[in-house]
Amino acid sequence: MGKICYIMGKSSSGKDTIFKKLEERMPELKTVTLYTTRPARAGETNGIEYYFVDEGKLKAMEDKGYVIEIRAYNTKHGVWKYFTADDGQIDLDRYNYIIIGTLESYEAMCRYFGRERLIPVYIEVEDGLRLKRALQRERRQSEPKYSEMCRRFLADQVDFSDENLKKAGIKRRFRNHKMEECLQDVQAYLGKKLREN
Ligand SMILES: Nc1ncnc2c1ncn2[C@@H]1O[C@H](COP(=O)(O)OP(=O)(O)OP(=O)(O)O)[C@@H](O)[C@H]1O
Repeated sequence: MGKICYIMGKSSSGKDTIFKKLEERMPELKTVTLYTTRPARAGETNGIEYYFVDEGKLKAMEDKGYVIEIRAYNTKHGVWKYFTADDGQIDLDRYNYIIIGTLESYEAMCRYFGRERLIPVYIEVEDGLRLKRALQRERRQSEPKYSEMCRRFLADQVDFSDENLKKAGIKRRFRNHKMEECLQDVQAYLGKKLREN
């Protein structure tokens, strides 16, 4: 049976960067395209960044029991939902996967597929350094959104509290102070866990 390597971490912990490098270094891991009800931005293609659907299509998928996990965000443009669906993309009889998500979505995946099918990878950076990286990243944007950056920083302190990590059974943490060291640790860990099959 295949497994799902699930990458998590607070905002600006480097999970996107690590996810992309792991995709390159471990091409045997398949990825999964999420669904969203937010409109596609210029340059985005249906089925590449996301599957773009409306509320009606989401409701139909929910009614059929296809929605594995869903998160809703209140934005200036209304409520946008992001979800993972059991639409045939995930075939654990044949493949291993790599997915990036939140702690809540990780737990929903555990409930749906069974905890033994998930390999959690929690990426961590000391808060001061993480805030510095978040600020540097935001400064490079054409329209920096500093208040949104601060909101996410504070929200993540709660979402990924020690208590919540413990409840989710996450013991192992990967420190991303030096990218290459972190990547090698994660890759070695995943290799070992995937061989345990
Ligand atoms: N080890 C590292 N050393 C220096 N900079 C890093 C390191 N890891 C990540 N960064 C930088 O930190 C910033 C945040 O990284 P990234 O966007 O991958 O984080 P994230 O966890 O996906 O954040 P978010 O959830 O907010 O999108 C980026 O500008 C990235 O280039």
